[in-house]
Parts: sequence; C-alpha cells; structure tokens
Amino acid sequence: MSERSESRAGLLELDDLSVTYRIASGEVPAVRGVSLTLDSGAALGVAGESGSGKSTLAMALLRLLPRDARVGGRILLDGEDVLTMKWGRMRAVRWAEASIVFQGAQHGLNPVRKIGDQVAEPLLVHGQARPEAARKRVAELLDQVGLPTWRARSYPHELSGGQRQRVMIAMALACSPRLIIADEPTTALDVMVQAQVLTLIKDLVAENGISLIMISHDLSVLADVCDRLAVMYAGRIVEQGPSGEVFHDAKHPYSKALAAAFPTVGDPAARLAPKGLGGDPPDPMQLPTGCSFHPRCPVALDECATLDVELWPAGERRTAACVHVRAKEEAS
Ligand SMILES: Nc1ncnc2c1ncn2[C@@H]1O[C@H](COP(=O)(O)OP(=O)(O)OP(=O)(O)O)[C@@H](O)[C@H]1O
Repeated sequence: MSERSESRAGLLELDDLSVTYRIASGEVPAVRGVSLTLDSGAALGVAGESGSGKSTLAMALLRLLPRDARVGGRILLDGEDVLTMKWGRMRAVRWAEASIVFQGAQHGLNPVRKIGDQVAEPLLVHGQARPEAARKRVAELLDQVGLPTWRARSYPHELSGGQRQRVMIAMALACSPRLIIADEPTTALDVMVQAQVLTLIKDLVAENGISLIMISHDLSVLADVCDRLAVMYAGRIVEQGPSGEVFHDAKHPYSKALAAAFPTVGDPAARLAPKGLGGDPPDPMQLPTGCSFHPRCPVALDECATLDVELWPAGERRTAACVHVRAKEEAS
C-alpha cells in the first residue's frame, strides 16, 4: 500500500449504490449495488468495458445525473450523504470539495471565453478569490499544469487537445478540492500526450494530497496511476484490490481478460473488445440470469447460469465475485 493510502481513512464511502434510468421501453439498471471506500489521499481506479456503468457511477457522486435516473443507496463524502444534501450545499461541494474532469475537454470548455476567465470562474463563483487574486491564482494553476501563463488570454480553439485537457485539470484544481473524479481524462488524446497528462494527474494529486477516482476502460492506465482498482461488469463491481495485484494477478476471469487486453498503457485497439473475450457486454435491460458474465466466461460452470456470487474475500483487502474464488477460499 502506498504512503498516500495509509493517511486519513474514508473520504468517500459508497454503500449499496444503485442507479436506474427510466426510459420509454423500461428500466436500465446501470449501477447495481456498488459499495466501496476511498481513503483520504488515495487513488482508486474504476475499470470496465463500455456500458459497464463507470460514467453513471462518476456522475452520481456529484449528483450530475439526468432527471430520468433514480438513485438508491448512500454516498458519504466526509460523512455527509451527498444524495440527501440540500441543493445549495451540493453546489458548494462541487468544485470546492470535489470536482470532475471529463473525457474530451473540447466539450467542457466554452469556445467563446478566454481560458483565464474559465479557470477563474470556480474561484469567483465560490467566493474563494476576488478578481485580482483570481488572476494570480490562474497564473499559478496554469503553471502547475505545465502551460505558459500567457495562455490565459487564449481561446480554447487555439489550444491542442492535450493543452485543453490541462486547462480542465487546472479548473478542477482551482478551489483546492479534496477529491477529483477523472472520467476517461486521456481517452481522446494520442498516446504520447496521454502519457504526459497521466503523469501530470498522478503528480498533482500526490503533491496536493488530493484523493482521486479515475475511470477508464484501460486497466494498465489505472494500474499506473492508482493505488487500488475496482473492476466493473454490467453495473457491478466484480473485483477490488491493490492495483498491482489486480493488474498482474487478477482473480476474476473478467478482470483477467481486461488485464490481458491492455498489457501496456494506452492500447486503443483493445478499447471495445478485450482480447480473448468473445461476445459483447450484456444489455442491462436483459441481463443474463446468475452471474452476468457467465455467457462470456471461459471457465463458467453450470451453476454460474443460476448463481450470482457476491464479492468474496480473496486475499488482504481484495474481493472478487466468482464461484471459483469462493471455492478456493472456502477450501483454504
Ligand atoms: N441517460 C441515460 N438514459 C438511459 N440509459 C443510459 C443513460 N446513460 C447511460 N445509460 C445506459 O447505462 C449503462 C451504463 O452506461 P455508462 O455510460 O455509465 O457506462 P460506461 O461504462 O461509462 O460506458 P462508456 O465507457 O461507453 O462511457 C449503459 O447501458 C447505457 O446505455
């Protein structure tokens, strides 16, 4: 365990979190009974294929989901339940205590406003600085993310994709939050720039003692940046544990396939179909019976078609939801 993850405990706790979208043809169970803890100062990676519920989980944390989403369970941020917070408090929490960096910064920035004004906005809105002090802080922030301070006068279209993502990171850092949620922050970038932005995120959260939840389909990226990993499949966590152990010695057959798909950081070819895994992730409206992964699982037993095993202890601070893991642990 890293030094950072040994610091103060329990900044964020999810307890049986579920999110269901109501659409015309029925209900989409996008997140199903997710429980996890993020220690203060630690970095947690959430991995899974497209449609596994990662972004829904991220959006739920700051109540950014659309109105058709029904959310159950508890999200405790420093002991305070996000789901029952009054809206005024929720607005105060966003940016100041927890901020989010999305994939594809071009959508997150206003094309007709200068970079400096956009980075200053969270500071001004949250009353953390007056205009003159905000300008100074913007210069500091741009410097921190490796951009020259004159970039404050640029417009988003004058920057590269990587530079725009650095601006989004500067905005996320502006109010010195305790938690940053980064949802596929480097997916839209080419491999070289991706590596630079990942290093930047890793260094900034470590230097500033910020907790991080990073979401990606790429297990190698997460293993590089995060202390712990949670692997999601069809809205559930199927494995959790220290990054190195999950990446190099996965217990769940799905995590194994995901790790094998991304032997090195940022292999875009593996994005949608992990190698060695046939078929597609299930439609959440028509989940298979038993273990949701069993139709694609190379080691499925007959009982997997009816039995949905809970997360089972699989070593120190490790869990996996698989009948084989359970059998092994029961035998030992
Ligand atoms: N607004 C919505 N209304 C209905 N269904 C939705 C909505 N948003 C997401 N979904 C569905 O919820 C499930 C989880 O989607 P989500 O975007 O959270 O997955 P993801 O793992 O982040 O995928 P990706 O990596 O492609 O973003 C998917 O089946 C998706 O189609």
